[in-house]
Amino acid sequence: MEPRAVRMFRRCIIFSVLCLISVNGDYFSAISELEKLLDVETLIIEKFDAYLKRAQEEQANIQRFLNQIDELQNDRGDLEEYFANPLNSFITIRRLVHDWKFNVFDPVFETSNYDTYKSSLSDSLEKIKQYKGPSQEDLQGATRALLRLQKAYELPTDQLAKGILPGEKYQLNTSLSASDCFELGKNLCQIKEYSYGSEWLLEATKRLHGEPLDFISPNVTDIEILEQLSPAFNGLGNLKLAHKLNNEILDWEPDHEEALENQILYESQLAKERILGPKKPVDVNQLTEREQRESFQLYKRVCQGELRQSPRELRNLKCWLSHQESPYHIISPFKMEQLNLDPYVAYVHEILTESEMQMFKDHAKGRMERSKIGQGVNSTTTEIRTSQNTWLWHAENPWLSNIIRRLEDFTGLSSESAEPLQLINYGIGGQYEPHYDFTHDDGYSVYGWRGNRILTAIFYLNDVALGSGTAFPFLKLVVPPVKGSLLIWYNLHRSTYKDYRTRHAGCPVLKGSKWICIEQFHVGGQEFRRPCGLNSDVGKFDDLIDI
Ligand SMILES: O=C(O)CCC(=O)C(=O)O
Ligand SMILES: [Fe+2]
Repeated sequence: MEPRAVRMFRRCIIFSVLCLISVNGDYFSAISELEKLLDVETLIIEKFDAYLKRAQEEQANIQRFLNQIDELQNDRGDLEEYFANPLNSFITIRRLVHDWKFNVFDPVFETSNYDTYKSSLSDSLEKIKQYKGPSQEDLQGATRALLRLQKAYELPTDQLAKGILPGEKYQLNTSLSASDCFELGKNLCQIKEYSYGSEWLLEATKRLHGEPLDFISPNVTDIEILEQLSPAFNGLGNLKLAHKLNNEILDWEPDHEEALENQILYESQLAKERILGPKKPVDVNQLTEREQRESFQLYKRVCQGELRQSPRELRNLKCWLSHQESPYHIISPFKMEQLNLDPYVAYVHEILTESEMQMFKDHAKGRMERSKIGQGVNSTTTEIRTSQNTWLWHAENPWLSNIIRRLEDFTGLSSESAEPLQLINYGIGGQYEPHYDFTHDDGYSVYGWRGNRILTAIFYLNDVALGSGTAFPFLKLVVPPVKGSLLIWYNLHRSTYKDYRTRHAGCPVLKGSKWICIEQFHVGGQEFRRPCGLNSDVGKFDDLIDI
C-alpha cells in the first residue's frame, strides 16, 4: 500500500499539472495527448475513491445503528415492563430525539457533512472539467485511424477485433468488446464506409451473444446493431438483406418508427427492381479515388514489406565507418549504411545521445499541435497527414547547435538556409501519405533565396513496435525507425531539378507511437559545397509525377 503522504503528493502533482496544461483536444493524432487523458482519469478515480470511502463509512455507520436498534427492540421483552424502567424511557426518548437525527436523518436528508463533502468533490471536479476531454470528433478520428490500419496493412476485421496482428512477434493483447465493435461499425457507416462498417457490426453481434455482461461499457442491444446494419447493407446495394434485417427489427419492435419508414422505402425499391431488373451492385471495395491510384497501392505494399529491393539490387550497397572528411569525426566516425545509391538515401546509426533525445521530448511538452500540410495561410489539417508537431528554431534553442553541426559535418551542406527543426509525433494509425518534400515550382517563389528543399534529414527518437517506417514506393524501400538513428536523402538532382523518384511517406503506426525530428536543407548556400553538375536533368523521371 502506498503511504498516505506519497499518495497525497502524487495527487497534488497531477492536479497542478492538469491546472497548468491547456489542451486543444485532438486526442487521436498523437499519443502524447492520450497520456494526459489517463492522468485525468487517475485524478477522477482518486477523488471518487475518497468520496466512495466516505459514503461507505456513512452507510456502515447507519447500518451499525440500525442493527443496534434492531437488537434492542428484539431484547425489549414486555413493553410495559420495559418502560417501567425509567432509564429505558429516557434512552428511548433520547434516541428518538438525537440518535436517529445524528446517525440517520442528518447524513441522509440534511445538508450536513454528507453534502458538504459532495460539494467539495464537485469543486474539484469543476477544475477537471476545464480540461477538455475527448469529443465525438476524437472518437471519429480514432475510428478512421483503425480503418487506415486495416486498409494499409490489410488487417481482417475479426483478427483486429481479437488484437491479433500479422506476424507472430507483436500482438496487441487487448480484444474489443461488443460495444467497441458496435461503435466502430456505427462510426464507419456514418462516413459511408459500409463495407468495413458492416463487418464491425457483424463482429459486434458475434460478441454480444458470446461475452459476459460488460461492466465497463454499456452493452449494446441486437436492435441497435440491426438499426445500423440494415442501412449499411442498403448502402452496399444489398437491398434484399437490408429489407430482411429491417423486418427483424420489426419482429422485435413492431412500432419501431424508423424501421416502419424504411420498410416502405425498401419495399418500393424492391418492387421497382422487380420491374426494371436489379440495380448495378455497389463496389464493395470501398477504396477512395486516392487509394485506388497505383502509387497508393505501391505505398501499401512497401509499408507491408511485401515490395522490396531484390538481393541483386542490394548488392552494391555498403556499410562503413566514415568521418565524412570532417576532422571532428576522425575519432568518432559516423556509422553509415547506404540504402539507395541513386537517388542517394543513407542511414546513420547512433548519431544522437540519450540525453539529446530526451531534450527533444522535453521540448515537445505542451507545444504539440495537429500537423498541417501546405504553406502559410494555405496550410490545412488533413487525413493525409495525421500527426502532431512543433518547431524548434535554431537561435532560440542553443542546445541544438551541436546537433546541427553534426548534420552539417555529415552532409557537407550549410545550415544557413535550413528550416527550423520540426518535431513530430504520430499516434495510433498516424501516417503521412506519399508526398514530395520539394515544391513543384523551382522553390524560389515559396522559399525566396533559399530555393527548394535539397536534402531531408530525419532523426528517429524512439523505436516503434510495428509499422511506421519511412517508405519510398518508387525505390521499393521502407526504413524502420531505429532510436537514435538518422535518415537522409537528396530530394533534388545534382542540377537542383526535382527528383520525382523521392516520393516518400510515413507508414501508419500499427503499434506504439513514433517520434521523429526533421531538418530540411535548402539549395541556398550550397553553391560551393554541392556544386551543380553539367546535366540540366529537366524532365528526368517526370513520368512518375502522376502515377
Ligand atoms: O514520418 C516519416 O517517416 C516521414 C515524414 C515526412 O516525410 C515529412 O514530414 O515530410
Ligand atoms: Fe516528407
